[in-house]
Amino acid sequence: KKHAFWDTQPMPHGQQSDLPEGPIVPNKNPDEIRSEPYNMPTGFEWSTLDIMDPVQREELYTLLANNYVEDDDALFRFDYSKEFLEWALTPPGYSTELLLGVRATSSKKLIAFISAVPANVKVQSTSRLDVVEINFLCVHKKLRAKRLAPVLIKEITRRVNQTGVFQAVYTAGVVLPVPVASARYYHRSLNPKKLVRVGFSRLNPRMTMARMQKLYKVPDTPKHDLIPMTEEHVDGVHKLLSAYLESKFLLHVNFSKEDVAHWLLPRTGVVDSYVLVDEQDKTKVTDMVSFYHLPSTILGKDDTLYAAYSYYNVATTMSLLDLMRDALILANSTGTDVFNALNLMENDTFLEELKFGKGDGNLQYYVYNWSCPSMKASDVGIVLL
Ligand SMILES: COc1cccc(CC(=N)NC(=O)c2cccnc2OC2CCNCC2)c1
Repeated sequence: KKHAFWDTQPMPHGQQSDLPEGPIVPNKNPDEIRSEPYNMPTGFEWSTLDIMDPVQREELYTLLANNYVEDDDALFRFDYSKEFLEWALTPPGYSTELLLGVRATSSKKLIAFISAVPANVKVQSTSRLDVVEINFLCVHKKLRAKRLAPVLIKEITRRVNQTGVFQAVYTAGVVLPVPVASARYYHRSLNPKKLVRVGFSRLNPRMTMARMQKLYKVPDTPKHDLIPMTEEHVDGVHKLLSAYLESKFLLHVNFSKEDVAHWLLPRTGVVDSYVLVDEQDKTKVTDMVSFYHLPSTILGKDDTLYAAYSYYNVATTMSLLDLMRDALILANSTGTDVFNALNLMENDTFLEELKFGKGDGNLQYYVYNWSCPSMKASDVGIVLL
C-alpha cells in the first residue's frame, strides 16, 4: 500500500516494459463516462474559475501564494503573479470547466484548485496525441489531511474524459507511479549577494563575496543582435521551433501558430522571448531564446526572490552555449536574481560552462494513462510552467 490513490490509477506499475506503447485504459465513449461530478466531503463544493474575472483571478493568486509548492527546505514558496496565471490558464482551446476550484460551502472561500489546459503532443512513436497539461494542484494548508487531492484528480479526469481526451502530461517534485522521465534542476546566480543573504546560496568558505560577485558577473548587453519577439515573428518562430522539437525529442508539443503566439509573445514580468532574424529576410527567424518569470516568496521575510526559468531556446547561427550566455545577460537586465533550468533538451551542453550549480532536487515528468518506455531527460522537449 505504497500509494493508496496512485496504485488505483492507469499508470505503468513496474510492468511497463512488456506493455505496448499506448493507452493503459482504452479510450471510452462519452456515454461510458460518469455524468455526475464526484462527491466532495461535506461542507465543500465544486466551483469552476473564470480566470478572466479579476476577482476570481485574485482568489486563485492568493490561494497559491499562501499554499502552493515550497522548496524542500521550506525557505521559498512559488509566487505566480496574476498576469502569469492568466497567461498559463488561457491558451488556445482552454475551457473554464477545466479550471476547477473547490470552495467552502459556508464562506465560499477558495480552498483548493487544479487546472487542465489542452495541448497536442508527440510522445515517442505517437506523433499526434491530444492531451491536457495538468498544473497548479493545490489544497489549502489547513485542509491537507482530508484526502481532497485524489477527488480533485478524479473529477478533473472525468471532465477531461468528457471532452474526449484520455491522456495528460504533468510534473511533480515527488516520485509517483511512474515517471516517464526525471529532470534535475540547475541554478545560475546573477545576484549572488542577495542569494547568500536570503539563504538560497552559501558563500564558499574559501571565497569572499567580492570574488563571488566577480565570478557571476555578466555583461550589460548581449553579444548578438537579439530583439524582442513580436507578432511579425510568429510564423518564423513557429517554423524554427517546430522543426527543432520534431528533429530532436521524443516528447514535445506540436505547437500551432496560435499556440506559438500565446506561449511565446512577450508579456511584461511573465514571459520574455527574443529572436535573431535573417538580415535579408526579416520574417525568417534563425535563433530564439525565451524564459518565464516566476518569483518566490522568501518565507518568514517580507522579501521576494526574482527567478527566471529557461523556456524554449533554438540556436542555428551560433552555439546553444553562446545563445544561453545572452539569455543570462537579458534575464539579468530584467532584475533577475537567479536563472533556473532543467537538464532537458540540450541544456547539458551549457549548464556547467555557464556556471549553473546543480539544484537539490528533481522534477519528475509524467504522462497519465500511457505506457511507454521511460526516456532520458535529454529526450524531453516540453517545458511546463
Ligand atoms: C526558489 O523557490 C522555489 C520555490 C518552490 C520550489 C522550489 C524548488 C522546485 N520545486 N523547483 C522546480 O520545480 C523547478 C526548478 C527548475 C526549473 N523549473 C522548476 O519548476 C517549474 C516547472 C514545474 N512547475 C513549477 C515551476 C524553489
